[in-house]
Amino acid sequence: MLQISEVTKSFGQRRVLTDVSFDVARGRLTGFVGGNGAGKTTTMRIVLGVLHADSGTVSLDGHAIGGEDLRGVGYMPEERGLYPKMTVLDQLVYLARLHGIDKAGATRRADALLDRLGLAERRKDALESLSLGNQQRVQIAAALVHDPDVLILDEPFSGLDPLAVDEVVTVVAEHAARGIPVLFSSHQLDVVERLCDDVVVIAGGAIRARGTREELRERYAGDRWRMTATTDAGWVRTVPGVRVEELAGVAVTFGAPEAAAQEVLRGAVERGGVTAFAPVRPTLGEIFRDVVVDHARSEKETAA
Ligand SMILES: Nc1ncnc2c1ncn2[C@@H]1O[C@H](COP(=O)(O)OP(=O)(O)OP(=O)(O)O)[C@@H](O)[C@H]1O
Repeated sequence: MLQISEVTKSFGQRRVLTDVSFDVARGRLTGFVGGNGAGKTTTMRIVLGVLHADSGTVSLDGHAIGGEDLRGVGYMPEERGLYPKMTVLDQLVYLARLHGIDKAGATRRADALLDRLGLAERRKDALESLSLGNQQRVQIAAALVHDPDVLILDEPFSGLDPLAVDEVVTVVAEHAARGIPVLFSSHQLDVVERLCDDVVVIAGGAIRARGTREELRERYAGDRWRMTATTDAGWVRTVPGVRVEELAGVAVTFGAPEAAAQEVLRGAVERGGVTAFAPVRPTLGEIFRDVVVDHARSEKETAA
């Protein structure tokens, strides 16, 4: 397991990370979500040893992450850094060889990845002749080509069309399934929601929420319910403690403490029946807005 513990970092007078702590478990995909400037890239660079934390630690399986571990990390940086004039294949082989893989092994791995990522026919083309989306796939192949022990991807899906996202996700998920920790940042909350096992939300340099995708959805569910009755549900408005959010004939979405929600359920059964009744579970996008908007509001209040 990769463990980030109480990491704090300032640039000059400016504190950009405060007591950042979270785990990236082996065999699982952890999505790192936050707005622009929240601190994702800085955190990733500290994990990679490119930047030093002012305090706090990063450990892998219980020991401080160091030289040999870092050589085994596959990293896709935010500012993509491949050689535009080199061919796709040569580039990947070169990177694999930097990690000590022999030429035949490097070529085999590079070819297999290009095949998986739909780039087999472009292997002899210069990187700069590829579309931006295809260049992005090559960047992902570059992070994977040495068979990494840890995978850290900064915005790997930006610029990819939905089909390409699915292809890349499949390849990344296969690497996670081999038992390596995978951390990736993304602004695409729908992708994170679909893909991640675990989610970490950062805002203003501090972790605002973390847990499995399901835990977060439970935790932020609030007291909201959705019911579809068999008769008009207008009467729900009159039940004490109930705040109707949306009413459309037999379907109603409302906020209420559990006891009042049970009262609604009983009332509907007495009036003819119910075809569906369930708590409303928020999407990751809704949770993110809650967490980040709360943070922005409290910042404003502190400043006032
Ligand atoms: N080398 C640096 N010197 C000074 N400030 C920096 C430096 N690197 C990052 N920052 C600041 O630290 C804060 C966090 O930046 P970071 O790049 O980690 O955010 P991010 O979450 O990755 O954002 P984005 O999604 O926009 O890439 C920002 O306010 C940024 O301006």
